[in-house]
This record gives sequence, structure tokens and C-alpha cells, in this order.
Amino acid sequence: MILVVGGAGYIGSHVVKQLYKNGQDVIVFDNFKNGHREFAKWGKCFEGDLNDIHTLNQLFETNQINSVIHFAAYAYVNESVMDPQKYYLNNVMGSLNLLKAMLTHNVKEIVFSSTCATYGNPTYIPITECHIQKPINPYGWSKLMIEQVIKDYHHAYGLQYAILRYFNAAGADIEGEVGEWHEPETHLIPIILQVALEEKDSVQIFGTDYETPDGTCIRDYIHVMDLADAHIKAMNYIKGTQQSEVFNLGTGNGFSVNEVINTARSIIEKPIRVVESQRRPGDPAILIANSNKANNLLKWEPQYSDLRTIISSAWKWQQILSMK
Ligand SMILES: NC(=O)c1ccc[n+]([C@@H]2O[C@H](COP(=O)([O-])OP(=O)(O)OC[C@H]3O[C@@H](n4cnc5c(N)ncnc54)[C@H](O)[C@@H]3O)[C@@H](O)[C@H]2O)c1
Ligand SMILES: O=c1ccn([C@@H]2O[C@H](COP(=O)(O)OP(=O)(O)O[C@H]3O[C@H](CO)[C@@H](O)[C@H](O)[C@H]3O)[C@@H](O)[C@H]2O)c(=O)[nH]1
Repeated sequence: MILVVGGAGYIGSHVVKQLYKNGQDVIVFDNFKNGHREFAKWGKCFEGDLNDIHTLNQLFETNQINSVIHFAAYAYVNESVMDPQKYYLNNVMGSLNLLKAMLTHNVKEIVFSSTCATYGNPTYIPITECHIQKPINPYGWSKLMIEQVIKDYHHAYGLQYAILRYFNAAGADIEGEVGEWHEPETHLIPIILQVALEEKDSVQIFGTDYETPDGTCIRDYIHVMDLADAHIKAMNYIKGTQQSEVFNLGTGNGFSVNEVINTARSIIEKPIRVVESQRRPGDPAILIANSNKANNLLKWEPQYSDLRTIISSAWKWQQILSMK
């Protein structure tokens, strides 16, 4: 059985759906602080918090868990700058507890959600896995710390891992069963769509003076269904090869905030009001992935990650969400 920690959240729920469709036994562990009960609809579900060691041990004692995919974390860059303690207590302490419970119960395979935020301001683009890691926000640090812990546990205790550094997850299940649903929503694409639905007045553009062609930040947007596929391939890779690796997951294409807004306008054909604002603390100017390693070793190729497919699937989901 595969344990999906944080499986009621945005990316986790897409992975759980895919695992379940593949006939895999799966159990979701989530405290539902940022996840949704209605997203935990495939396989089993066990409610609990990573910082509650007693519940964690119960989870492992009462289920035959062979491997773990670990999504549970707080993940707002800006909030982490304002309230780092929240991030270190949940992302670092929670992960340490999970790893301890895994080792205690002899579970030795983990796929870990890391992030391109561990690189900080890149010194070259596209970013490869060996790029120096110098986070510029506590969220990135919290992920980098756990990357190091996992690598140390690999050497000392034989923990096998795939560390997946995603770039910007976006889009939604093309069948519209799950999608991006953060409260509060801070991510660019859903905010644009909320403005199109008149749920918000305008999109703020955080910074127009970056050293990029149009002055706005550039990101590499990767469809959440492509991320789901990568997790399954990464888990199979660990099992098949007994190798532990780090992989970047992105498309290799970057889009500026202005380009994303204009593409959304052309798809939705509704006015999207923008307001130019100050830079947001903790944001690097450009993040673009080199994912050749995942392409080669995992045989992973994004299928849904052109920007129009990303925005169209997100738009379909956002309209479903607005009726909830
Ligand atoms: N969304 C992105 O663009 C992106 C990019 C890079 C990395 N990531 C990473 O991917 C992972 C998933 O991101 P997401 O956007 O799906 O976030 P999310 O908030 O939608 O999902 C996280 C889930 O974990 C649960 N959770 C959090 N802390 C927990 C705890 N202590 N105990 C039990 N459950 C807990 C939440 O309730 C939620 O269901 C995170 O680790 C994030 O850092 C996300
Ligand atoms: O209202 C908004 C929201 C965002 N942005 C900009 O849009 C870009 C994308 O921002 P957002 O969608 O908030 O994603 P990120 O802050 O880049 O963070 C996501 O992507 C990271 C990897 O880049 C992950 O580590 C994080 O978990 C995930 O939340 C950034 O340049 C923001 O400054 C705006 O201009 N206006």
C-alpha cells in the first residue's frame, strides 16, 4: 500500500486519483487544514497531523504501508517570510516525525515534494539539479533541510528516495474531479480566473521592474497531471532500480506574469483587470527548469503543460469551484 501524506491537497489529490486508477492500494493521510475532505475520495483515508506522533504510529501499525509519497507542507513563499516558525514547525518537524515513523516501521521508500524555491536566485537558466541551492525564503529553506535529512538517512539507514523539485504546479484534472483549491488563494493563475469570474476585482502584478523582457517575473508552469505522472514514474524507478535520485520537474519554458495574463484573456475572452504593485518578498526574477534528467531516467515527458492547456483546464475547474 502507498501512503500519500497530504493527499487531500492540490497536487496530492491528482496523484491519488492516478494511483487509484492504476489499481494501486492507496491511503491518504491529511489533517485537512489546507486539504479538502471531498478530495480524499479514492482509496482509504486516515485523518491526522504529522506533528501528532501517536496518530502517526497508529497509521503505520494498522496499515501495510510499503512506500510513502510526502506532500504535506505549508507552501506560501510570502507567508514563510512573514511567519517562518510556522514553516519550520510544520515542514521540518512534521517531516522528521514522518521519517521517524517510517524507519521505526521499516518503510524505506519515499517520494518527497521539494521545490525550485530551494535554488534561490539562479546563476544560470535553465536550472539543472546540480545548481547551487541557496534559498531566499524560509519555505525554500524548510524544503532544503528535509532534502538533506533524507540524503543523510539514505546513507545511514538505507532509505531510498526520489526528491522531486517542482517548478510552478498549475492546471487541473482534465475530467474536472479535482483542481487547485487553496484558501486563501495566492497563486497567479487561479487569481486571474477569479477576476474573470468577478470574484475578485483585479490581479496585482507583483513587480514590473525585474530584469526580464517585460519587467515581470518569469516562471515555468507545469501541469499537475504531468506532475502526477512523474510521481508514479519516480516511485517505480526507486522500486525498479534501488537508486535514489533528485529530479527537476518543469517544461523548460518560462512565461512572464504579463504573458500568463494575456494568454488567459485570449482563452476566456473576458476582461481581466490588472494593478501594478510592488515586488513580493522572496520572489526570484526567473525560474526555469532543465528536466532532462527526468526525461531520460524516468522517461517522463509532459503531456498537458502547454500554457493554453494549463489555463483551459484550470478555467474549467475554477468554474466548478465557484459553484460549490
Ligand atoms: N503548488 C506548487 O506550485 C508547488 C510547487 C513546488 C512544490 N510544491 C510542494 O508540493 C506539496 C503540495 O503542494 P500543494 O500545492 O498541493 O499544497 P496543498 O496545501 O494543497 O496540499 C498540502 C496538503 O498537506 C496537508 N498537510 C499540511 N500539513 C500537514 C500536517 N502537518 N499533517 C497532515 N497533513 C498536512 C494539507 O492539509 C494539504 O491537504 C507541498 O509540499 C509543496 O511545498 C508545490
Ligand atoms: O497575484 C499574484 C500572484 C502571483 N504573482 C506572481 O506570479 C508568479 C507566480 O506566483 P505564484 O503563482 O504565487 O507561485 P510561486 O510563488 O512561484 O510559488 C509556487 O511555485 C513555487 C515554485 O516556483 C513553489 O515552491 C510554491 O510552493 C508554489 O506556491 C510570481 O512571480 C508572483 O510574483 C503575481 O504577480 N500576482
